[in-house]
Amino acid sequence: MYMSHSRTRNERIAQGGRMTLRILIHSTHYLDGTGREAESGYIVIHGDRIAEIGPGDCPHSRSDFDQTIDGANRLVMPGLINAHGHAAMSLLRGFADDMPLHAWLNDRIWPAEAKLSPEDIHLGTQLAMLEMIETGTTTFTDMYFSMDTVAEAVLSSGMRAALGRGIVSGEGATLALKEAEALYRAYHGAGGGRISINLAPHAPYTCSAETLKEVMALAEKLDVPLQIHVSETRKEVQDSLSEHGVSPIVYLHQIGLFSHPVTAAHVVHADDNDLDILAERGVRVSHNPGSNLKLGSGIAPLLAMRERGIIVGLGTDGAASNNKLDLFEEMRLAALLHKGVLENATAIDANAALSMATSQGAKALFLDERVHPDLGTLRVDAPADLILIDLTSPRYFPRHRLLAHAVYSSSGCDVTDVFVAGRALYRNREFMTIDQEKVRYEAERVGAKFHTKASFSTPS
Ligand SMILES: N[C@@H](CCSC[C@H]1O[C@@H](n2cnc3c(=O)[nH]cnc32)[C@H](O)[C@@H]1O)C(=O)O
Ligand SMILES: [Zn+2]
Repeated sequence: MYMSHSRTRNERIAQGGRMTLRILIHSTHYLDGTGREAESGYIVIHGDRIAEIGPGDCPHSRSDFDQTIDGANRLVMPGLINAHGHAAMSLLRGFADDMPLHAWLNDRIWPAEAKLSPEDIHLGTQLAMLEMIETGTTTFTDMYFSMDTVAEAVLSSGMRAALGRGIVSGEGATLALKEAEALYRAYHGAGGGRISINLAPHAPYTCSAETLKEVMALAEKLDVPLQIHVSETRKEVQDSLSEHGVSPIVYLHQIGLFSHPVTAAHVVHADDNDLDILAERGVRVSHNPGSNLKLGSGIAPLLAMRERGIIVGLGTDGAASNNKLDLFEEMRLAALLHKGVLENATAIDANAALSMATSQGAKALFLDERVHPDLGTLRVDAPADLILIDLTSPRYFPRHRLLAHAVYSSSGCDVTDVFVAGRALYRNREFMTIDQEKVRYEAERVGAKFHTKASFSTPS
C-alpha cells in the first residue's frame, strides 16, 4: 500500500509538526513530466502534495493561499532524481582524477575514505546536497558508510533520499550488515516518508557469494530493495569470466540476487544475454554517463536496455568521479552520447532524457512502490517535489519548445527554486535549510586533510 493512502507513524509525527500550507504558483509555464509539451498555467501545492495543476488562469482567489509565487519567466518541472551516488565523496572532488576505476579506488579513494570521520561524512553529504539542490535535484540515492549521520543530514535538509549502508566482504562485513539493519529500523519512512532505506552490497567483485546471501536474507526479512554496482568496466567482466566462468550479471543471476528488487548501477559492459536477464528479472538500472566517461569505463547500452523495457534512471555517481552533481548535465549527456554513438538522432529524444532524470529515476530506485506511483511527475496527488527554472536567459529564446529547451539548452545554474514535499529548500537562489557559508568553510578545512603535496604530485 502506498504512503499516500496509509501514512506511517513517523509521517504523522513529522506532518504534525508542520503547518499545512497552500501555495499557488501562477502565470507560469510547466512541464508535468508525463511526456506532454510545456503548458502555460498554474500549480497549487497543498501540504506535501500537488493539489491542482492546469492550463490558463487559476480560478481561485489569491487570498485562498498562504503564499503566492509569480511564475512569469519561470518553467516549473518535476524535481530531478539522482539514481546513483556517494554524496560525501564531494570532499574527494579533484583528489584523484584521470585514472581508471580500479586504480582510482584501490590506490587513491579507499585509502582516503579510511580517513573520513562521521563528522566529515555529515559535512560532505551537506556539501553534496547544496550542489544537488542548487542544480534542481530533489531526490537522491546514497551508498556509503556512517549512514546514520547521512540520514540526519538528509532529514534536516528537507531532501528526499533512498539510503543504503555500503557492504563489502571482509573484516567489517558483519558490522556493516548490522548497521544496515539498524539504519532501516531507525530511519525507514522518517521525515514524513522522505527517507527510504535499501541494502547496498557494493559490487560482485567486493562481495563474496556468502556475503551476498546474507544480504539477500536481510532483504527478505526487511522487504527492501538492493542497490549494487554491476558490470562497470571491461576488467570487471574479464575478472568475473576467469573467476566464475560467467559474466557478473549471469553470476548474480545464478546466486539468486535478481529474485529481489535490484537497482544495478552502471551496466556498461553487458551482452544480449545479460540484458535479457535484467529485463526478465525486472532489474532496474542507473545509467551514469558522466562518471563512466570520466573513469574511461565505456558507454552503456542504453538504447538496448530501453528497447527491452528495462527501467533506466540517471545518476551522477560520486563527485570524485564526475566531478559534478548536476543532473541537467547528465540528462543532456545521456541524450547526446547515445545519438552520437548509434548514429541515430532519435535514439534518446528530449522526452526520454527528461523522464530518465525524473519518473524513471523514481522507478529505478523503487520509489514508485515505496513513496508514490507518480513521484517524478507533476500530477494531482503526487508529492510536491518540483523546481523552477529561470527562463530569462537568452538560451531559452525563442520559447517555442520548452521541453527541448529543458533538456538541450538548460543548465543546473538556471534553477531558482526547489520544493520537496511542498517545503521550499531553495527560494530565489537562497538555501533555506542548509547553512551554505558554514559548509563551504568547513569543507575547505576538512578538505585540507587530503591536500597534501603528495596528493597533487603526478606519478612519472
Ligand atoms: N568501503 C565502505 C563500504 C562501501 S561504500 C561505497 C563505496 O563505493 C565506492 N565507489 C564510488 N564510486 C564507485 C564506482 O563508480 N564504482 C565502484 N565503487 C565506487 C566509494 O568509494 C565507496 O567506498 C566501508 O568502509 O564499509
Ligand atoms: Zn558508485
